[in-house]
Amino acid sequence: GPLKSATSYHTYAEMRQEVDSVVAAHPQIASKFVAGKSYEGRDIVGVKISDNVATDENEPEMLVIANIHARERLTAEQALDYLGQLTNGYGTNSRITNLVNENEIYLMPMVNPDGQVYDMTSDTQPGRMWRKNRQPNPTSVGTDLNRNFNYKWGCCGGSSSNGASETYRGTSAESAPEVKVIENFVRSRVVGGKQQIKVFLDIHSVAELVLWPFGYTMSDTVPGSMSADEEAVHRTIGRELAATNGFTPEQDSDLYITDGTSDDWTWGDQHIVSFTFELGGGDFYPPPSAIDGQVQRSREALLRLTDYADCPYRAIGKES
Ligand SMILES: NS(=O)(=O)N[C@@H](CCC(=O)O)C(=O)O
Ligand SMILES: [Ca+2]
Ligand SMILES: [Ca+2]
Ligand SMILES: [Zn+2]
Repeated sequence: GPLKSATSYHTYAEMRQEVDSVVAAHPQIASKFVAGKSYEGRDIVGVKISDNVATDENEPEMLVIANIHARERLTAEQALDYLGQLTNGYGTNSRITNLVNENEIYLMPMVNPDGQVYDMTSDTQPGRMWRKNRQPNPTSVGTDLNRNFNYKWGCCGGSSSNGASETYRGTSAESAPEVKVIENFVRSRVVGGKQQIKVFLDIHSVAELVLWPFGYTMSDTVPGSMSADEEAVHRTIGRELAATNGFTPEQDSDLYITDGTSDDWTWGDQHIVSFTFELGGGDFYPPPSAIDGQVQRSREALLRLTDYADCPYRAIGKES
């Protein structure tokens, strides 16, 4: 397992090697899966972490995705650090042992592998400042995966129809293969008519924020899709998480209006309590020496969120 702290950013290949080595070292609690393929045919790699990992047990499920925006490099490191915390702490740290025994955690460290490889393999250092995937479109290259999800897609001026734009929404919802892979994975976790995933996190950078839906509207509550209680659950947990890493807690739309984002879909369509982190580090490419310090800031927030997986409504003293 990654006993050493990250001292440089993982390439896509190094991420896969790290996942393989963690799974090899902890086969009882970690298993690798491939959720699907990117536009250019790269595996979108996932790891399941739980006791009796080969069995789909009736335990609360959690999904964490990272690096959907290619240049947001620290996010994959945060995901791999979380993997390391859960596996290295198992059997020695009682809190972590309980979290792994009581939940099924799915982690996808690089959900935009084509963009990640393109951003990292360039002679312009430290990176190409690339955000989107690498799918050609009518006028340019790249769909902003975080504007392509299938909830209120393109509804509200929170994305662009211009293929050259950094926030190009795609030709239709789920037109990006990577988004379809993520959505299909989540839809596959509806078992017996019930969505097994109870909490979702999409890790971004760089603004030091803890965000929650909705992004498509400024309204805090929306009849039929965000009740006062449901808003209170998100706000209460969001504030609690932000208190642990010093980030600013706010609704997605307090930042700016966005439509077609991951967490609007996971909450709006799948009713999974959902958050987006914007990590710190000053810019998209903090110096490698800063990685460990930056990822340590949100360790507690990730464990705290995991702890809510069994009953997020506990945050407001209700069952659900
Ligand atoms: N990571 S970022 O692109 O700077 N901010 C995210 C915010 C996501 C959201 O508002 O849900 C985005 O615009 O997709
Ligand atoms: Ca289990
Ligand atoms: Ca299960
Ligand atoms: Zn982002």
